[in-house]
Amino acid sequence: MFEEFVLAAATADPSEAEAAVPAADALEFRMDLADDPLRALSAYDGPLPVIATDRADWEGGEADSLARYERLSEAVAHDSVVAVDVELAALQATAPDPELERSHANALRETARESGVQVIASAHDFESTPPVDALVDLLADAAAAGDVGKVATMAASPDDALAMLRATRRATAAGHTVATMCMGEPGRHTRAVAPVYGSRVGYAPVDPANATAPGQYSLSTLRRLVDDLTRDGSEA
Ligand SMILES: O=C1C[C@@](O)(C(=O)O)C[C@@H](O)[C@@H]1O
Repeated sequence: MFEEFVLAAATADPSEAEAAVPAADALEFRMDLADDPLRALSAYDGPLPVIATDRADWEGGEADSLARYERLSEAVAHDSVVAVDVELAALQATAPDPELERSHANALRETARESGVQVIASAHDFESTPPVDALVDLLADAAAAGDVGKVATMAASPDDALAMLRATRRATAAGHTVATMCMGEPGRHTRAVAPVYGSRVGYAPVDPANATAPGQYSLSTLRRLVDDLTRDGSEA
């Protein structure tokens, strides 16, 4: 699914999917923000393929880290689910409770692959943006751990945004499939520009009142910006 850019509409309520059409290519279901996520997934027969995310509390989400693995392995069995987000720190055992976390996360990756579900290995830094070489290494690690390696960092300055764009270009040129974006105001434009340099996934909330990260554009704005910036020049 990630051969081309995918715009994922983020929501805690999959029944909102109709509102994301036609701007979105996929729905990111933030299971950690939903009351009864498995029930919502069973009831879902919407028009968009689903990326299942159940973000751990130690990575900016609301899910109890170990409890979510059972939910996620049920989620990947749903026909509508085409990808699952797994934190790189869990796969690599740098998360809290490292050994348990690693065995669960690696088992989930296996289960996903057996079901033909792609894995987005993700890393978030809510404080800062590392230097470009460190970002390139992180992207390479994440891309090796999943089918897509995703890195989102907080930008405090335009230099941070440039580091992310440069790292995106370098990782893509090295053959990695990556998704990149900066959080926060100085990095906001990277959400629209990183796809020009190879980022394959962007996120925007279905409902602008329910952003899932700082600095997200509205869905229609991100769609327009990415389409305008990545359109073939011959199309005028
Ligand atoms: O990891 C990401 C990226 C994100 O944090 C963002 O910055 O847009 C939004 C999250 O919903 C998603 O899971």
